[in-house]
Amino acid sequence: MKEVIIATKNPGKAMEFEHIFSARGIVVRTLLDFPEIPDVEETGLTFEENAILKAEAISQALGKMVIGDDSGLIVDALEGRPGIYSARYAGEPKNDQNNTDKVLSELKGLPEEKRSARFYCALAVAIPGQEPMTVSGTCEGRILEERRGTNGFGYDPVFYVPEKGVAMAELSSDEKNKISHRANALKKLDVVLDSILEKTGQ
Ligand SMILES: O=P(O)(O)OP(=O)(O)OP(=O)(O)OC[C@H]1O[C@@H](n2cnc3c(O)ncnc32)[C@H](O)[C@@H]1O
Ligand SMILES: [Mg+2]
Repeated sequence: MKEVIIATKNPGKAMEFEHIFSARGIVVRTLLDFPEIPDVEETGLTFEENAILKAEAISQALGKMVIGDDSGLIVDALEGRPGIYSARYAGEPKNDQNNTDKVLSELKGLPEEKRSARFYCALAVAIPGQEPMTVSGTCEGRILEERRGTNGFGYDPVFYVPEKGVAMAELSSDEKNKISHRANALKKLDVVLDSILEKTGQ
């Protein structure tokens, strides 16, 4: 059975990767399966840098091909914030509810046309002894005035997806995994992933 290791401790991301890869007969393992591995410090200044930091640290620890995911929400009216700081936007310890509340309150009273935003996902593939490669994907939308829906994770309840006419958290996982920033980034990996798995024998 083919296997892909994702350098994430986020259960929401883990579920999405499992869902997307299982359709292709690939088993996903994440850092939730390796609790002894310490957190990777996300000291990069871009999503790509952080995705590489995560992928390379875990690839070195396990001696295997590993994919890192660094993602977040970019809000135009907030000059791109929370951006790479999305996970801890409202401070430590990271908390999805507090993060979304902070974005909602910062945008309070702003009209719809000024609430544009996008999700961004950078994926890095690290293979022992090779230079890492990255791909990215986005998903365009806008910030709602209040939370809607209970599916997904993170900022999904406050992110309106115009092409679907609902909040991201109102989409089923099947629907989200067709249009999300993560899905769009993964589509770009599709072309090379099979040959990587062949070569690494994973
Ligand atoms: O670093 P790992 O262990 O992967 O887990 P994390 O939650 O810290 O992940 P990031 O550093 O990439 O931070 C991304 C944050 O952006 C948000 N986010 C990312 N993808 C999202 C999605 O599909 N839907 C909603 N929010 C998302 C979410 O709040 C995450 O905590
Ligand atoms: Mg993180």
